[in-house]
Amino acid sequence: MREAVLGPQEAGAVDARLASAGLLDLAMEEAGAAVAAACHAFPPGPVLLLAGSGANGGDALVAARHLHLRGREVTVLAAPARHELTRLNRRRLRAVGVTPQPLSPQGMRRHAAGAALLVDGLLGTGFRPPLRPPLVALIEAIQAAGRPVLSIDLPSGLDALSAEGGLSVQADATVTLMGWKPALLFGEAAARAGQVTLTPLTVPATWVQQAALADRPTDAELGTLLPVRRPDAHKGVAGHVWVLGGHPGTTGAPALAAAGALRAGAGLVTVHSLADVPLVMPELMVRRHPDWTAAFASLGTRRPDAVAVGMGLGPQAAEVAREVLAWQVPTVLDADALQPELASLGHDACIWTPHPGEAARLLGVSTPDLTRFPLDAARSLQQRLGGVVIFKGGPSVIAHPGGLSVARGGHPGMASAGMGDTLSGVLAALLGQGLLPWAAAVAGVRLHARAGERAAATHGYGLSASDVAHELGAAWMELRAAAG
Ligand SMILES: NC(=O)C1=CN([C@@H]2O[C@H](COP(=O)(O)OP(=O)(O)OC[C@H]3O[C@@H](n4cnc5c(N)ncnc54)[C@H](O)[C@@H]3O)[C@@H](O)[C@H]2O)[C@@H](O)CC1
Repeated sequence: MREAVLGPQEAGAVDARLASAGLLDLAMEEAGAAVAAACHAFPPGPVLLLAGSGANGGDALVAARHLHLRGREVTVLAAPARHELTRLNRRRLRAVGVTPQPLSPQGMRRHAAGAALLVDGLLGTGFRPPLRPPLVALIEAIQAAGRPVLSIDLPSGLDALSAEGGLSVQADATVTLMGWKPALLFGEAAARAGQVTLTPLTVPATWVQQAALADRPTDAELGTLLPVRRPDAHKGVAGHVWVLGGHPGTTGAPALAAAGALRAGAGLVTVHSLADVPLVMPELMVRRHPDWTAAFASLGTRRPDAVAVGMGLGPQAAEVAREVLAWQVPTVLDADALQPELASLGHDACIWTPHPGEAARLLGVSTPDLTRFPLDAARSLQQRLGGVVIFKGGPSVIAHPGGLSVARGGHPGMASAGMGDTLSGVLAALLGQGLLPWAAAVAGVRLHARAGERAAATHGYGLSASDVAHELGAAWMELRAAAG
């Protein structure tokens, strides 16, 4: 199943004709049933459900009915219902013998004491910050109660689009509906959601398409993008990658990129540098040049299948990258090559790989402005730079002419020096093997992340970029296997 990252799809804004045909009612029923099922993963005991006035509250009312009908003790505190279906589900709840009580912080505190679990159905995707005072008091009361919390769709108080936490419910688990929300994936906001499970819902595909901001490809989808070689393949068909980088003092960076490229299947890898780059693998070819003018003169009109430029390149990075961009070959730009003056010189076969600090430099804005809304940041970068942009983070966002993709996986241990260099090598290797830039970017980021997960199983937070490079081959085979 294709997973989407959704914007604020308000329950009231979906296709009115289909909604009036009862499909929204069915969707709310499905949502509430999934929430009730998720309650059973918590220890037994009374459940206190908090229902807001919108459809998020409606989901909570449905969950309460399902729990009650299965014999679970429930108490429901509900705001006056503004949504038609929420009103309907209030009547259905009463019909089975549960009468919601008024929603207030005092009531919350009184009932929370005896509850084994709180279900947070106060605010979903219809929330628009800032929080109004009654909700502030309720969220503070939920936090103070110190009981396990299950949130519906996303923790109340989170802006679905933003990575910011702010004043919001800290959930132990969240059942999200139809698709992921950016808040569940990025930054402090994601840390508020606890364990997230996605309940897809049987809704018209148009509802998802209309709200989709990005996709979140699975390993099965990504594995199909990786090339399969014929049995008679030779190194010439696997691509020749050039790595242009390194400067006295920063020679490890191009070496790591080169190792990443070899381990991601490049047929030949040559490092061009002004410094003595360590021969981390004997399969590498390393050419040291006296200066870049001499380097380009000696290369003449020879061109590789793909280039990675910028890793540890130092003060002349912009000049070198400008020359490389003029070659019009598939190119990965990283680190020192991510200069604002190059922004207009890119072409369709470029992959730009900024982390937030580099992205802020490229766009001339502050880093927090970008990390608060990572999808917007990636889109702005792609509009500015063209080609494909990987806005690196946990998770990375890939912006390409066809849209946005949010990457999966990785490990916090990957927050260490040299990881980006290895990734650049992986990307160049995939470009050199003939993948289109968007495919190289989405598959390469996942390959790198999966290799990181594998390396973390042994090294934990002590994992190094070299460890990741070593796991690339095994990660590749896993992704191919996932594709079937
Ligand atoms: N789109 C769909 O197809 C489905 C949506 N569903 C649910 O519908 C939810 C969205 O429902 P709604 O659009 O009704 O919105 P919500 O239920 O998320 O929130 C709407 C309520 O929040 C209040 N509110 C908004 N901003 C506020 C602020 N700053 N301070 C205090 N209160 C504020 C509004 O007054 C309104 O009463 C989703 O999160 C999901 O839980 C599900 O029922 C399943 C199907």
